[in-house]
Amino acid sequence: MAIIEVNGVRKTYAGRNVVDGVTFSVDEGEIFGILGPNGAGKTTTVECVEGLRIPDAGTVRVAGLDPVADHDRVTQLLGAQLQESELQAKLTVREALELYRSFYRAPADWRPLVERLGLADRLTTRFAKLSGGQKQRLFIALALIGNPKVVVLDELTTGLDPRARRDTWKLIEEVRDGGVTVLLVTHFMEEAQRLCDRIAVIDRGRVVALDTPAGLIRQATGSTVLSFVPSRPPAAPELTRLAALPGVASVTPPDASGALVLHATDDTVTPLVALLAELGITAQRLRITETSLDEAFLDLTGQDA
Ligand SMILES: Nc1ncnc2c1ncn2[C@@H]1O[C@H](COP(=O)(O)OP(=O)(O)OP(=O)(O)O)[C@@H](O)[C@H]1O
Repeated sequence: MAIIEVNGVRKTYAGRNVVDGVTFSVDEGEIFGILGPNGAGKTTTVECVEGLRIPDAGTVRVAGLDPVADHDRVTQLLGAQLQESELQAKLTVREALELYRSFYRAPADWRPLVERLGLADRLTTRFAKLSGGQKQRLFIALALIGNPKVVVLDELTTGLDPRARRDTWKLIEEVRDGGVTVLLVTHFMEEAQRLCDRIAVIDRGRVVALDTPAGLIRQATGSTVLSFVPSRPPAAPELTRLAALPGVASVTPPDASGALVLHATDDTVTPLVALLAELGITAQRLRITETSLDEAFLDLTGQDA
């Protein structure tokens, strides 16, 4: 069942549609990713979900409620970790938890929360003295303290070292396993691939693809990478025949290592083997790999994340 429904949402600034007809829905219990390059409209979209921005067109529903008209009720069931969050430098962890707790009618007990988030020995530490990873964990605690059904995490692991990032991912999975739906904004491919059940790729304000991580990879053209060292360099007409094989998106002639690379599909393998046999070329060190989500993203948006 969908707990978040975003339908045809548009947001216009200075005559430019920064969010341009975005539609997606998030099922209860999912980790749903919003992935896109800088300035694609990700934050604007999730802030419409949170009721912090009012869409110029389209509708948003969270558990059937309008985040603007029913702002108070939505606030009670949606926890948000905002991008570039800051707290007062002198506030201690305990004070921050107590303060945020006071915003909710049925808040969580923060003690098990800080245990789970590894902050139990930091209760008297002031915000300014926390490490980057501890600040992020505190923000997750603050996003969860209202016992939300949905939590929105925007660029959660930006600025964290790889270990802290991995710890944070584990935490997010635990949050989901505890029954909370997670809407995650990210531009880290690995994060999206590892965590998300489904991903909406947003580019220039539009959803350009929406699928599971594996589905996005399959959607990208040339999602299977075939590489081999030919027993002799193929002549130009032979390269043309390789490029004409079913499913081939591109052919890169042998590089310094002698490997020829085809971006193709699984269906290319059999005709490739047949063509090589016909041409009297043997393929040494044949490797068949799947393209990464990174490459799929480039293919879907035409740019880096
Ligand atoms: N209040 C505003 N007034 C004018 N333009 C805005 C406003 N908020 C956002 N924008 C513009 O809308 C576009 C989308 O911004 P948004 O923050 O939603 O993108 P994003 O995908 O979250 O990017 P990033 O990954 O860099 O955070 C940007 O070009 C931004 O400059």
